[in-house]
Amino acid sequence: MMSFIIADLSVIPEAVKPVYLTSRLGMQFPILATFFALTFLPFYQKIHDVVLCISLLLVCYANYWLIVQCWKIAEFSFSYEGTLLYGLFCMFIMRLSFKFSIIFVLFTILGFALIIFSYPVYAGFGMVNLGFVSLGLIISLIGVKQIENAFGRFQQLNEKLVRLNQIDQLTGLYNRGALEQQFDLMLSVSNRIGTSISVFMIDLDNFKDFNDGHGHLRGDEVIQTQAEILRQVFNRETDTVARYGGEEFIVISLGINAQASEALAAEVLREWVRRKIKHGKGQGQDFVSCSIGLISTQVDKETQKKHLIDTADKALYAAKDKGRARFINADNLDIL
Ligand SMILES: Nc1nc2c(ncn2[C@@H]2O[C@H](COP(=O)(O)OP(=O)(O)OP(=O)(O)O)[C@@H](O)[C@H]2O)c(=O)[nH]1
Repeated sequence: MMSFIIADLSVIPEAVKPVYLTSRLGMQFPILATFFALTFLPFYQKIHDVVLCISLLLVCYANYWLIVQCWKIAEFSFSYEGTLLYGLFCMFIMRLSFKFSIIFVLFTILGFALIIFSYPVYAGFGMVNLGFVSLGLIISLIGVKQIENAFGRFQQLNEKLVRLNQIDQLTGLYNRGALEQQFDLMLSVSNRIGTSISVFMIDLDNFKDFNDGHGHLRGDEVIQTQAEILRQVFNRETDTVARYGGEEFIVISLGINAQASEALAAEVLREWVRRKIKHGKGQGQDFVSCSIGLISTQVDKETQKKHLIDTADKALYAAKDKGRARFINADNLDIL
């Protein structure tokens, strides 16, 4: 704005300099300074469109006032191009939303049309200039809409990518990467609120034999069934169920003690028994089952994710050793 003022003052007639300075320094500058100050408000993002639209319209109308005054005082045709510049700045640099851009463009064109129809400021070029300003602003409006659409699509794609990156395609559960992040979060939350955490490692029994005997596709269905059972049993908001890899799953649950954790593990085993899915292959059992190792502990600053997983894993392998289709609580590992 300062460079505009210096350039304008060297070309405009002496008689209009006072109104010029009033418009620029007494109106436009304070409006923009107030707008700038408002951007520091903590809730500014919520009012961005309203504040920007009103501020820039006020600046535009201060410019219109200047055009009219220059004409009235010295019949001097003050340039109108600043109107377009303010529009472009508002829509593309300050990113006014499409909805508010429509309001901005309508009022900007309306104000300029009022000048053209009320004063012969631009002589025979009045309508041409009005057309130029209107078309320029409408084309900018279309540009804003296209940018908004492109951003919307980009955001959707981004969300889809994040989902794809976190979700296991076969089961729809969290994958291992997402589990690691979720686990860290759950550990710090349970440390902060002083609650317990339970970790369950779940593994299908003799699944290699099942795959070899029934085929990989049936194997995939069994993996999906395991996911379904886990989702059904661990259905609280504070439960995280993930596919840890292959036919191995992990569940993290907050705020349940050892007894409740064992009850949930038993429920998973019962659900397999209820479903009676035939196995009968290799050295396998009659029906498909799984083994579970679990640990339930109070969380403190020292609690380590790796230690919890390793301990649940040890309990899982103890359950396998003991004959499968059972759960073992790591608390009992010493006495086994
Ligand atoms: N169908 C299918 N099979 C899988 C998938 N991921 C891993 N597997 C199979 O799961 C089987 C795991 O076998 P092992 O690790 O030997 O364990 P197991 O036969 O279940 O024996 P235990 O765990 O000791 O009861 C392998 O045959 C893998 O090929 C998958 O996404 N789909």
